[in-house]
Amino acid sequence: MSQKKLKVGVLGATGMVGQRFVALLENHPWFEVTLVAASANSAGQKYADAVKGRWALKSQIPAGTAGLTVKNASDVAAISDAVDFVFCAVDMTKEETAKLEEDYAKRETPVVSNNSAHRGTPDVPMMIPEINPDHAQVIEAQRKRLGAKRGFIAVKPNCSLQSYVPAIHPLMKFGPKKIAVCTYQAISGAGKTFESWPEMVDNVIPFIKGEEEKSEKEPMKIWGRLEGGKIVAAQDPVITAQCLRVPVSDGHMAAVFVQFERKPSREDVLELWKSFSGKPQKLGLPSAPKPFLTYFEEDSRPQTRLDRDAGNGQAVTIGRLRPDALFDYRFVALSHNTVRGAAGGAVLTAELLTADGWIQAK
Ligand SMILES: N[C@@H](CC=O)C(=O)O
Repeated sequence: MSQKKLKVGVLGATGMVGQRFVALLENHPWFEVTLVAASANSAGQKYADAVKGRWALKSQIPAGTAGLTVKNASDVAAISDAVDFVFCAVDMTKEETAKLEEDYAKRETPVVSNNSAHRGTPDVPMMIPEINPDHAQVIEAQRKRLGAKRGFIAVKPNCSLQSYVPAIHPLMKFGPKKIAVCTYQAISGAGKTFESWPEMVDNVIPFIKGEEEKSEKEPMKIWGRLEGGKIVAAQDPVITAQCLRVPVSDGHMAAVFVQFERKPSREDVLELWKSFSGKPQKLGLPSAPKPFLTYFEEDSRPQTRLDRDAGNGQAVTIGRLRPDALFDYRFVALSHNTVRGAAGGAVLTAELLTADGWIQAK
């Protein structure tokens, strides 16, 4: 792509995921953050002032964004007129978020969302670009329903599943039937740091509201099929999940147990992981990690601190593949929850939607 950069608005720009969007989009070759928006409380302030004392990333606030005046994310018309599309990471109720995103889409502004409000909407694609790029086709039906020509909503799935779903996907031809997964989730997934959540130092909390349901249900839509203007969820495999909050800043680890209809050999599994690449890699999208999946032979890898930034935080690392007494295999997988699992996954999705012509300059 050599044309002018698309103008991007970040809704919910002051929160943890919003900050990640702002950081990841600094110097992006196709997209430029020209507008930041948040709640009425932050509106009117310079972005650098609005995030003062709560900028959670190690990198500096990008100079091009620091001086922007924060808009009110609810000013749909004014924001829509100013940008080509928006990323959405607002902190509102599910109902408010669902309405806000539809308002933008109806105002002809594409929305690529980190929020869960529309993940269950059958004509909204929920995308991991390497796995279900074809689900973007459902946007045509969504546009008809919303009466939009240019606007639409696309979402990315929950961060908790973005390690094990990519690891299992290349093995689909062996018919995975049962999956048990335990996730060990970083505190940034709750929008927190150790400063803002001291209770998490030297502690594990065995409950994350709504997380187990999302971890079990959302993969079925990702593996679903397009039929009659809807994504129809897959029936197999059955997934059971336990999700724990652990004292880690970034990076969600998953311990996975899987049983197949036809058990692949260890060599088959390793070869399929090694050779797997998706449309983002084939198209050479700017944020596509190469490789997407990396397997470590060392018993002590992947480790959160060492491996979460693989592929600039967009890759998934896997290790400890071994036979299991109850299932066929067990292994561990790791992904960066605020990069691949949140803002980075949404940026890659927007790149794919742009490459395929769904998002265009006005
Ligand atoms: N709900 C997750 C965030 C992922 O989207 C978490 O709490 O870690």
